[in-house]
Amino acid sequence: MAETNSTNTHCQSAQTLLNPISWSNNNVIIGPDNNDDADSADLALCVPGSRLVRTGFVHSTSSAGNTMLLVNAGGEAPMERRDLDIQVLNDRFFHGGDVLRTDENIAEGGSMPWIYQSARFGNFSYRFENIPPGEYLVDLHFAEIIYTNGPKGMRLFDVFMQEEKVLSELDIYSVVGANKALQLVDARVSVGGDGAIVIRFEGVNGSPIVSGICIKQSADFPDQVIGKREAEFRDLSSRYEHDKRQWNAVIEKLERQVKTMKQEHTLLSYEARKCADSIPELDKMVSAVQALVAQCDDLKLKFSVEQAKRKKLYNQIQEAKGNIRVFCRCRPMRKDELSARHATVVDFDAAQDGELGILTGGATKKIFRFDRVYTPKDNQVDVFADASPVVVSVLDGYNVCIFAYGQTGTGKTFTMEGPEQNRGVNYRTLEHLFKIAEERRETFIYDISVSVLEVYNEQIRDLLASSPASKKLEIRQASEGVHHVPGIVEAKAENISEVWSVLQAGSNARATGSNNVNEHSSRSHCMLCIMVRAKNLMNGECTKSKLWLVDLAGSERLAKTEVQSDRLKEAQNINRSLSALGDVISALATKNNHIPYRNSKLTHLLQDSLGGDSKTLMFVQISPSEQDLSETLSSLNFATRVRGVELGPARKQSDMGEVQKIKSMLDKVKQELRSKEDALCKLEETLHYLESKGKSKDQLFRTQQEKFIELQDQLDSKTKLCRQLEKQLLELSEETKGKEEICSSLQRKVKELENKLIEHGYAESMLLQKKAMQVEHENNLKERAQEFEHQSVILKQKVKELENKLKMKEEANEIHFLQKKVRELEGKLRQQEKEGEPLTFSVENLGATPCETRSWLRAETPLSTKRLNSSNQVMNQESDLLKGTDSLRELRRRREWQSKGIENNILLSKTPLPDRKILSTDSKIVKPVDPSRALARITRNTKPSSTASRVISNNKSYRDQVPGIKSKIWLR
Ligand SMILES: Nc1ncnc2c1ncn2[C@@H]1O[C@H](COP(=O)(O)OP(=O)(O)OP(=O)(O)O)[C@@H](O)[C@H]1O
Repeated sequence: MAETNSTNTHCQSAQTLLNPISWSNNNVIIGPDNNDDADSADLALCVPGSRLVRTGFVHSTSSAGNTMLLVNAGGEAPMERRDLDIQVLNDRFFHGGDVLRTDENIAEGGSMPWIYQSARFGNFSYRFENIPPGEYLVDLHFAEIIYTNGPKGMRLFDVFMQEEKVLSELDIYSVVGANKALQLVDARVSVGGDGAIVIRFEGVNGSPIVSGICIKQSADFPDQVIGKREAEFRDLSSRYEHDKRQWNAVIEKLERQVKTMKQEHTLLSYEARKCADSIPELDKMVSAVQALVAQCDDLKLKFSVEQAKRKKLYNQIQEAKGNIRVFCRCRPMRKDELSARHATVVDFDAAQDGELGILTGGATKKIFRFDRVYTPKDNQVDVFADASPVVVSVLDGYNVCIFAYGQTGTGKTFTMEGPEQNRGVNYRTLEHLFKIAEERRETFIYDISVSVLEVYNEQIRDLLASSPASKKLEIRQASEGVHHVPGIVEAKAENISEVWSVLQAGSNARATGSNNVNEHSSRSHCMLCIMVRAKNLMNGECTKSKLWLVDLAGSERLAKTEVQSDRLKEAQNINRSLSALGDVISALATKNNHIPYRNSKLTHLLQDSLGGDSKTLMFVQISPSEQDLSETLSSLNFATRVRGVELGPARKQSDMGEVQKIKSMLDKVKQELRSKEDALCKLEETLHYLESKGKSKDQLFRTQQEKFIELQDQLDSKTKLCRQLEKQLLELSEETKGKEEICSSLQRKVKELENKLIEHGYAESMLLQKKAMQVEHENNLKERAQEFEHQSVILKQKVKELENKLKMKEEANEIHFLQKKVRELEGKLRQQEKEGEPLTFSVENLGATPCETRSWLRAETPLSTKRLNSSNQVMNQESDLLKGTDSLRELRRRREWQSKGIENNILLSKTPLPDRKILSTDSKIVKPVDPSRALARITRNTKPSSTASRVISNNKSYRDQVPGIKSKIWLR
């Protein structure tokens, strides 16, 4: 059997496809999907030399020595035949004829639905060839049996193996129950020389689907084969396990990776969400940043406050320690001293505590106490570490003086300047100052300049001057407590390299002044002055302070050196200046009112930095050699005196110039402020005035506006009224026209009446003439007739006159008068409408007859009536103007009255005679009257007179209205 390959390389199934199958081993196992539901079936074929194949071809495993054949049980069997190597996966498959379970394969996604797709009807068979002769056991597994044709318990089909019936008349329900796979297990088959197993199905009804056929050797395997196969199996199993472990490890790793990736993914999505969420919060962030900035500013402020506190505390500590601090430094023994075996007199046992013991002889030891004691082993860094806080004070605005005092050759220059490879206090100080200045860059602005001086034989020499000074440099007092040397070079330095070049220049200048540099340096005081101008950006405070770094000349006694001439002078000067320094220290120690600073150039120069408001640090340099004991003691005593000086608290050196400048600026600003305040007051006053003015204007404007609105309302109402009046005027003019027409018709009637009157007058006169002629013969009648005629003529004339008058009056006055009255009435109407008085109107005044007027009024609107009433009233009031009309009416009334009188007379005359008799009888004075006489009497009584004529005239008019009466008169 060929070696098996990896169990997981399923996909290489189609490599070896042989037909017919060449069997290299005795066993053939066709493994069904043996799960209980029988709804999926896998046929597995394991052929030696092939790999495990799946997906419709070979789908399961076999143990070593077995061959598995995949058969398409439901379709044209065998569908495909392959010669494949057997893969041994699990010995479980071959124990006791177990059928191959392919659950694992299914679990890997290898279900085999295609078998179900074909159904076989009728007989079908499988033939397995090339099987070695022997006894075999065959299992049949039916994935699905559709027994449509058979009732329960009916024979479905017969199964023949090697032409021997092994299954017949199977009652499926009794065997497997519903929905369970049907299995035929361990059917024994013998394979003969033909090397074939034939399995045949007969009498098939429905669609039985064989999902698995398992052919395996019967249990009687030879031991050696079993052993060999066991070994192979174990080997395979172990490799499988190994592979499995490997793969498991890989899977685990991958799972971990997947897990990590998932976590990362989760994290990323969370971050993405967070980012998305945080976008709207940008404003908040901005405000938070702003708050942080504000907080930062606040912290800065606090920091500066804290810094100030720190400085204050440090200064307090310094003050507690004393503002003059003394450090003692002892140089190592020189080579010559060592070679000469000079003993050391200095004891450093308590050096840590600032104590120094000097062995003055024998067991005697004098103890000196200082702020710090440096042994020869202490280096420059140690020394500067203690000096640096004092140095920094200059940046805080304090004057500082650091000087090295001691015998020649004790290391003053070494401490202050130091060799190039081991710099001393001077260089380190400047380096430190620039470092601190840089650190404080945001809160302070520093301006640092350097001067280098030498005091030699009580003369000041500027070591930075390019040419020797023409005149002596003197010390001047610039302002209170501030001394300076006019004309001295102050080299500005921005960084340490610049300072170093300045120091080098000074050193060179010092060297050129002397033949022996070392000797010269021992005989002069070298003074380095660092001037610092500082401006605090937080509070605007300005300071101007200075730091003196002094390398004093040697302090050995004259006697010892036994010097003469120039050296003597030098030594005297040195001693004088050092003793002046001692005097100053003593004066300071004893708190003398007068401090003799001016006794030497050295103390004079150091005046503002030595004692008083300043901080002082003294290095007392000593030699350890017994040879220099006395000098050492002298120096230490001096140093002790210096240390005993109690100075008051140091004071910040405000930059007075700057202060002055600020003061003047402040004054100016104050003045400006005052003037601005005045101007502001004035402006405020103006503003108030303007405001009040504005308010009153506003008020006025509001009032005007209200008035305007009121007037506008009035105008609107007036306009409305005007329109109404115009309309009324039109109506009135129309009414006037009507009136004119009425008037003209009336005139016409009057004319007609006059004509009639004339006609009647004429007829009357004719009748009278006739009568006169008739009674001519009568005596008095004739005369009267003439008279009557005359009277009638007069009457006619009068009538005419009256007519004319009437005409004229009515034409000229009445109409025009009416028009005029209309206009007046309109005016009155307006007035009265305003006053709210009702108007009355007299119809009579309009000259119309009452009847006409009534009918006309009935046709009018109430308003017209009102107007007419009003006009009437007005016209009544204007009665004087109507005189003409009144006289006419008076005339008419008289006529009526006369006509009534005449009528009464006529009535009287018409009374019958008997009646008259009765009357006479009744009265007893009445006599019988002759009618003719009576008539005569009547006629006599009716004398022609103006009254009579008026009566006739009136009678006429009356008769016009009452014709009956007329006939009475003229018929008589
Ligand atoms: N602490 C020290 N460690 C090593 N060597 C030192 C120390 N102090 C001084 N020396 C050495 O001692 C010698 C004399 O030192 P230095 O010239 O500084 O003394 P000085 O007091 O300045 O003398 P002078 O008063 O003459 O100027 C130098 O060679 C110097 O290197």
